[in-house]
Amino acid sequence: MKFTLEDQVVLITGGSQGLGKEFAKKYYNEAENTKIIIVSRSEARLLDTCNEIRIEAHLRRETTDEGQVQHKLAAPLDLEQRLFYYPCDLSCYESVECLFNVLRDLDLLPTQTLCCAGGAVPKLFRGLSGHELNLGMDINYKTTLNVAHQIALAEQTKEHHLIIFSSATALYPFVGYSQYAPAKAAIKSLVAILRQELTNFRISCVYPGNFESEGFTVEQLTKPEITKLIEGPSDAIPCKQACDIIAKSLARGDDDVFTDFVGWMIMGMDLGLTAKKSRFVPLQWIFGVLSNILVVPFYMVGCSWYIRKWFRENDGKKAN
Ligand SMILES: NC(=O)C1=CN([C@@H]2O[C@H](COP(=O)(O)OP(=O)(O)OC[C@H]3O[C@@H](n4cnc5c(N)ncnc54)[C@H](OP(=O)(O)O)[C@@H]3O)[C@@H](O)[C@H]2O)C=CC1
Ligand SMILES: CCCCCCCCCCCCCCCC(=O)[C@@H](N)CO
Repeated sequence: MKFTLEDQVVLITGGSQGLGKEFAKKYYNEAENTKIIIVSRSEARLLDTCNEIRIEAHLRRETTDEGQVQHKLAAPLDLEQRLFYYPCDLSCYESVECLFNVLRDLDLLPTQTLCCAGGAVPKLFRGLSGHELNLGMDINYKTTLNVAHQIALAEQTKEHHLIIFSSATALYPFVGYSQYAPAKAAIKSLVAILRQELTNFRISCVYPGNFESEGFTVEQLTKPEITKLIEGPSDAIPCKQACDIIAKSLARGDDDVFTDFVGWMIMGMDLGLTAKKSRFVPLQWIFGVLSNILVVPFYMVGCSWYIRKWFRENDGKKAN
């Protein structure tokens, strides 16, 4: 099943900000015949996002000779509605059922679904509250699980492209991500099983490295220094760049998608019984085998030595 932006009904969870919003913009601007439904919890933010996408698409920014920015009408506002929003807490199964009933009634059952909803509270395990721990599973895993299940029931016979957002931390869990990485690893496991069961579906899984977003800005506030240090090689790229890389990769036919070189490397190192379909597969596999023998053991010894040292030095102080 080819990935295309054109002629789709696309459901984007977490579409009010960050990568989900970037995808909504992309579909809106690049595919006139596609209908887009964005979903997240906050109705106010969804409404703002819809307005922003519509207005931006119809205004052209121009800089005058005096250097002032002016907005000119580039195209008339479309009268035919093709961008919709629905506020919903997707971690609640009954709410997701309601969402799908509404979509069915409006004849808007999706042909593509992007499960972008997610987010991390990076802190050391002892610093997390019970509420934060539960949110990790709810926001990352349950939102995806519930939507995937409703789609599977709604589209028993038709083809469907399900695009699920995990994280590079699902392939390499490390200090600071106890609230988040396990939920993203659960997604990876779910994807492997759904690929075997939902034979009329194309199921893609994205393992992004860091990219700039509203969520990323907030997570930087609580992220322990040691976490920042380990993930240093995955420097945050602009959100639009991440969106374009993912769209290109899906269009090329990849089903396990990374957004940076570090992602490619750690996907290659993750050998075993979850087969991957991504770019440069033979090269990635050879790299994986060799690095698992020659590099990974030394990296892991060095890494755990460094983490222990960090904890020793931070012992007694507020450790973040
Ligand atoms: N940014 C990064 O560096 C990386 C991000 N990722 C993953 O990529 C995806 C997109 O990330 P990013 O753009 O940074 O995300 P953001 O944190 O910026 O946005 C998250 C979106 O999810 C929505 N959301 C959260 N919880 C729920 C819920 N229970 N029900 C419905 N909607 C919900 C939020 O809206 P609201 O709060 O209104 O519900 C918001 O629209 C996420 O899954 C993230 O984990 C992976 C690797 C790196
Ligand atoms: C020989 C071995 C070399 C290995 C190099 C290791 C580098 C690991 C980088 C992993 C980066 C993960 C970023 C995901 C961030 C994320 O999901 C959050 N931002 C959530 O929003």
